[in-house]
Amino acid sequence: MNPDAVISVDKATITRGGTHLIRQISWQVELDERWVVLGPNGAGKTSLLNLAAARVHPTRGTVHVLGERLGRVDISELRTRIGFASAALAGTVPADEKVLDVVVTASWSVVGRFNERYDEMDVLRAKGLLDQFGVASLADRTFGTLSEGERKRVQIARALMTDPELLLLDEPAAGLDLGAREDLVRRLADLAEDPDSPALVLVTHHVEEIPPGFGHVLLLRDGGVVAQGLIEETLTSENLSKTFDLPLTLSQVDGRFAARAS
Ligand SMILES: Nc1ncnc2c1ncn2[C@@H]1O[C@H](COP(=O)(O)OP(=O)(O)OP(=O)(O)O)[C@@H](O)[C@H]1O
Repeated sequence: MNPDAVISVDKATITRGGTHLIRQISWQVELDERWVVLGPNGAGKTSLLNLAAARVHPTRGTVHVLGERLGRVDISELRTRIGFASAALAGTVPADEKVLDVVVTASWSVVGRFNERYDEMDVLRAKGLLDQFGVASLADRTFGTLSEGERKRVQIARALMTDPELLLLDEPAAGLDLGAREDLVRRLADLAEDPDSPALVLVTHHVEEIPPGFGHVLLLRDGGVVAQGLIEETLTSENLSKTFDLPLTLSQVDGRFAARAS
């Protein structure tokens, strides 16, 4: 394993109350890589992402994130280098928080604006990120009034605010209607294609949500790895069938995937 990789997980197991959330996982993410973590409900995807986000420690095994070994580093400092967007985090945003503030407060690693004073540069950056995700016109609305799709985009803008070296997205398209999903997939594809983007890891249940430009996949089932590697070699009908424990046929058109029962 290369501890200087963006994420380096070596035989990591997380155990809670006698249950293995993930077991013996080894996984490495390099600087210029875009990964999809795919698996059914309860496979351990969020648990693995929480390790990569330095939010939990492994029960066994070792984890390095951005060259720092979990357990031997100031976690709060490390977290400022990681962008993380998840439904659980969105739930901590006060409903009356102004959208622009939801994004700009990321530079202070806080949610909820109190008396912080923001640099004009931070405000401009936040506005630019809202624009990149097509929600600049919502900057003065309160977070609680946004639709699910709008919230997802604002969360990603927030996660990018600190110019992170690693961006983790936990089910960014969950709960979106078809139009909102397609819009988000296109924006994430643009992000994936930008060489200045951080290393990206996206968790999903659905192959339809994989944006073009994501080159690697980790397939998880029951807390263990079914297969991992380059998406064109690893994301096959056979591996997908093993992952979801039913016969599936995978198809690919113009860089997008679809799956159905065989
Ligand atoms: N604190 C805990 N104690 C016991 N079991 C837990 C705990 N947290 C999670 N689990 C279990 O560990 C397994 C993996 O959970 P995890 O949330 O990582 O899966 P997931 O792949 O993200 O699932 P989903 O797609 O449903 O979000 C699940 O079976 C879950 O019930």
